[in-house]
Amino acid sequence: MIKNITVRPNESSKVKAWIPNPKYRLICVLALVAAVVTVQSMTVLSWTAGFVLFAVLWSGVPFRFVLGRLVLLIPFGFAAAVMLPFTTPGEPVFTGWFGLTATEEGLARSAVIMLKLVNANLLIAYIIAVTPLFDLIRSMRAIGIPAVMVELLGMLLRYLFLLMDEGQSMLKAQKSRGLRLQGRFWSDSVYRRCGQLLGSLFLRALSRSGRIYQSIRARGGFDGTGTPFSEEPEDRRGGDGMGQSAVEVNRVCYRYGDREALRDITFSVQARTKMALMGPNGAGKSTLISLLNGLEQPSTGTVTVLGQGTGAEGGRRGPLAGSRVGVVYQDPDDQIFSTTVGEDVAFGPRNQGLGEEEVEDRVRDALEAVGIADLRGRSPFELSYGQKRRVAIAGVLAMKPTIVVLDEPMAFLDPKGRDDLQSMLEAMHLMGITLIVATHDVDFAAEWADQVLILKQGRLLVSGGPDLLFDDAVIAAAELHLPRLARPFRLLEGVDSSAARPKTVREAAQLMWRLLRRRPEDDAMGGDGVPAGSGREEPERKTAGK
Ligand SMILES: Nc1ncnc2c1ncn2[C@@H]1O[C@H](COP(=O)(O)OP(=O)(O)OP(=O)(O)O)[C@@H](O)[C@H]1O
Repeated sequence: MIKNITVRPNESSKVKAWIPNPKYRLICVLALVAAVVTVQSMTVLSWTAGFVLFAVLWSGVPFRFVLGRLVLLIPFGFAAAVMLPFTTPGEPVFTGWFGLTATEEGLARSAVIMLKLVNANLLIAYIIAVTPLFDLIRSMRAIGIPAVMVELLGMLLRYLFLLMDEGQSMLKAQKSRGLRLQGRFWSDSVYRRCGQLLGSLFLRALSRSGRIYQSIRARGGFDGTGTPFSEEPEDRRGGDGMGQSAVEVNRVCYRYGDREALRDITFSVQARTKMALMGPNGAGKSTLISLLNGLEQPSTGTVTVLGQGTGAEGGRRGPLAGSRVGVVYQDPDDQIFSTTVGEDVAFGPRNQGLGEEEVEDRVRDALEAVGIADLRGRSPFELSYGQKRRVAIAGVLAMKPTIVVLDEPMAFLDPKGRDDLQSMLEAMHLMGITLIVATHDVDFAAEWADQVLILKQGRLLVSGGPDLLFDDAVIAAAELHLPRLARPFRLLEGVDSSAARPKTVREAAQLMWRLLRRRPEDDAMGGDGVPAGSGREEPERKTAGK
């Protein structure tokens, strides 16, 4: 997997904020941006840019970070200023492409626009470098910027920065597969290739920024004042007793434009259940997940979480779902957005309106629960994939959700990482959390889940206990395969292999042991629960006698 190589300032870089209060810092920066935008003198703007750059570097923001942000100017600044020299009347300076003549006044106007952009970008780079995202959003709200504008600005900023990040990783990926821009720089083939690259870069960044935006919303980032879960009445929390319904999905359909992603889905999940959500690629698992925490609303049908609908009556995100249902996304890079691990984990609890002391307790407990207390001050973007996944889980746990949904949590983890994750899931289950895990891993699902729900082409194929995963008809219809532990038993003749359904290694060993020790009189009775047949038991018993 290609690593994100973006340089981000973090706690260890000792960035100096100059103005301690984030709200006043933001006001100051916005006032400066407004001031530079009104200045028309190239000399003044040049001096300001130099001064601001000096101040930003002086405050400890790494040069590469600043440079990275400035590179973002290229497409936008170019688009804004490229034609001005040729369209502004004045003293001709030179004649360029297609016989267009650039004027002195036009060049000056272009330079002024570029300098304004440089100044504004430097100031924005500074405020982002020294202000955690949570404080930035809160400060924007505090100075009266409407929520929708805050969302737009947040989205825009994320998008711009992602362009940079995605550009770097895309270039790296393409170079590793032999990218060469052959031909003259102005040749058709190079133009076409650059156009393709830019096009896919914008689309890639757009889709990732959309996912990050969803994840900020999922942790209450744009909701204004959050409600601490602990202040909700116990009966609304709903996670404390078996038998209560945690999730009820009733005749749900969901469409992306004309494309129907979910069709007439109905199921329920009891509190404290461990549910595996399965199905082939494109079956609709991720879509269903986004309905469960209220980030999306079904086109028709209802989703009820802990007794309350996620529908419009409770606001755009649903009344409760987002705050009670924590979602751990497939790619942790879609979920992590703060400059340090500690900040990222604190993001959700702060949005719940908790005091700093409680936020601190929540962050410490969550980091300890996933075993990364020592990473607290590190930049999440410098961590390994497995560590990032733990940060993502800690960010959700810190919000004390009643239901946690994990999308493909095992993906890209090494064997130890998978074992650790399974232990974490077990610990969450013991905390009383209802767990829904979207997975393609049949072995894990058979061992771990007590409810399995299989989707196919947007429809609910089947729902029931984990024994479903040993049913040949279900396996074929769901495009799954038999759990590995059960496969050797299918090769034994004289054993009713369909009755051999070991879900854990221990169960498989016990079953094997019983078969090996089976006496002829047991065969007649079928006493071990695995009825005997003809023929091949003999060699098996011989093996047992060795
Ligand atoms: N943003 C989107 N716009 C249009 N169609 C989409 C969008 N996201 C998903 N789809 C389509 O909806 C269907 C369900 O997609 P979804 O991502 O929910 O499947 P999935 O089961 O999670 O797949 P996977 O196992 O590959 O992650 C697919 O046909 C997919 O092409």
